[in-house]
Amino acid sequence: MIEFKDVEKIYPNGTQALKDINVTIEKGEFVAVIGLSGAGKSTFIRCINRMHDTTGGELFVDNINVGALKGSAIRRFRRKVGMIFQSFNLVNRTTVIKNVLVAFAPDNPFWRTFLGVYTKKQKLQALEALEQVGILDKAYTRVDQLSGGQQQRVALARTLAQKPDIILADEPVASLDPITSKRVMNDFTKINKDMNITILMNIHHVDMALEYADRIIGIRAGEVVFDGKASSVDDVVLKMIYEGHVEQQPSSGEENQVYVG
Ligand SMILES: Nc1ncnc2c1ncn2[C@@H]1O[C@H](COP(=O)(O)OP(=O)(O)OP(=O)(O)O)[C@@H](O)[C@H]1O
Repeated sequence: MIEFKDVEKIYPNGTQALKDINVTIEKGEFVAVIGLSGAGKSTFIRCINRMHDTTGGELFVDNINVGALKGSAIRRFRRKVGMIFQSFNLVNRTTVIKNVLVAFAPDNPFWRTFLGVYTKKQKLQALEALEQVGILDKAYTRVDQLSGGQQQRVALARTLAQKPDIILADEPVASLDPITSKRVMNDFTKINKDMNITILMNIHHVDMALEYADRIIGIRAGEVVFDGKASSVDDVVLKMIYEGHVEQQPSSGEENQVYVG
């Protein structure tokens, strides 16, 4: 479970990126975070694995106070929380399997990682992760010979190999064409449903967010202005998230909380 309690983030230059965030995300949810560029979506996601430090409030992941973690405890914690980026973050000039094996580097002595020596168990786990995203046949292909969608699957496999409880995805389909984007979104859905891994995804494509996620969090100027089921998002809600005003109260269900800033 992820719990934001009055979380605030002010960058060193004085920009307030998050204000009074109070959100709880249960294990196994698929949540899409939407909002205008600069609204605070990336900051929201990146506070969860301490890529950014919060400057106020408290953030808990499975009852671990994320802000209190130090040194090796942060590294251990990050094993539970996988991260997927728009740019895939792969080493292009080497094979798919070597990119996935990088997931085990924190567990190995330095010399093993340096020489690229992994255990048989780790190799089998890496191959299993590739199978889970349907690209086992590409295991020994160089990454720069793959399409963008296949590269994002390699990144997903690398994250799966570390057996995370949560996957944070920051604009994972932003650089992919519509068909490939749908394939990658289907991979996320499969991982979420079959493996009960919580997915928290920052995404600009509203239509895809509504199609694939169960829950939508709308952020505007650093504040959560909508938090509810994807099925309850209508034009009024979208106007509130993207334009900041409401023409009429949405006909909401009990679980559809709407805050107007
Ligand atoms: N490292 C930083 N230092 C200072 N300000 C920052 C930093 N990173 C982000 N910001 C600012 O914080 C605010 C929120 O940025 P953030 O990247 O979280 O927004 P976003 O909704 O993810 O935007 P986008 O959709 O364009 O990626 C913006 O005003 C941004 O300029």
